[in-house]
Amino acid sequence: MLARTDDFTPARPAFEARNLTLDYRTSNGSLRAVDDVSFTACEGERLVLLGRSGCGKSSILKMLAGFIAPTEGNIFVRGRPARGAGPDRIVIFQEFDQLLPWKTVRENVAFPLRVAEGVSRAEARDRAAEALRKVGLERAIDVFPHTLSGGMKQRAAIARALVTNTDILLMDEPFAALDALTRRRLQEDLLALAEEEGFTLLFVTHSIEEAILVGTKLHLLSAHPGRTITTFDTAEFRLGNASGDRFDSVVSEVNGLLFDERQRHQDREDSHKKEPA
Ligand SMILES: Nc1ncnc2c1ncn2[C@@H]1O[C@H](COP(=O)(O)OP(=O)(O)OP(=O)(O)O)[C@@H](O)[C@H]1O
Repeated sequence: MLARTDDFTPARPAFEARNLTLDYRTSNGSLRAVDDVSFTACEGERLVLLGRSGCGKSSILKMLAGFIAPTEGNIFVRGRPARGAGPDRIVIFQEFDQLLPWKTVRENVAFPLRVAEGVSRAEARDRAAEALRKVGLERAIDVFPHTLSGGMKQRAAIARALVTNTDILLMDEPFAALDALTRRRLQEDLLALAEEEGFTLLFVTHSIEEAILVGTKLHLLSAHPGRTITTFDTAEFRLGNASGDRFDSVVSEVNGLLFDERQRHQDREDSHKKEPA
């Protein structure tokens, strides 16, 4: 049985979502994608949003990133209301084409330093090389992105996040398009980097195993529209124990919660269909 973290009051919140609700305007009217979702991530925590496809995970991440505004609710970064995107948060997406194709890997990583922080060309080059070394890409620093594998492109995207002074990373299914072995390797390297660098992470996935392995806190969302089911503390799982009976029983507990919720959702849909017009 996992410890639920409902009563846990974090000491120093890095980011906070408070009562987020999001309605999209569509040609058929308003569509509620996210319904009253709240969570907090302390400094150095890795908060994972887990839920079925279409439950609003990416929408929540985009609100945190400041790309879209919540219909209701608020976002706080280090205790201050956050409206719009800011240099204090950096986003890594699932897509592999996040790098500028006409720049080398090192130039891509140095780019935000030159643009956002205005550091000298020489310093940017050195810091980019150091970040690329940290993600294991030292041998690919002077090549162009199209020569990289998918996993290497995601490593470069992580290096580009590490190189800045930003220490809040928002990752939207960053490893979902990778083969299983590469995915596991990147998960392991991300965890090692998180421990080393101490960044705070919001990580979106629909893989239960990935959620438990990557997260220190797991925020479980119901099917569309996304509502909070519960929050778990998953900090006990580290690189060395992400398998075996304990891990399997937690996977099955979370699976059970998502499955029960799925059944409830289906029952709700069925009862609506049966209602007379
Ligand atoms: N720009 C948009 N306009 C209208 N509806 C949208 C828009 N973006 C997302 N939606 C809808 O909002 C809901 C939540 O979408 P979202 O992409 O946030 O879910 P998700 O949990 O990230 O899904 P997945 O795991 O498949 O990526 C879905 O029903 C989706 O169709």
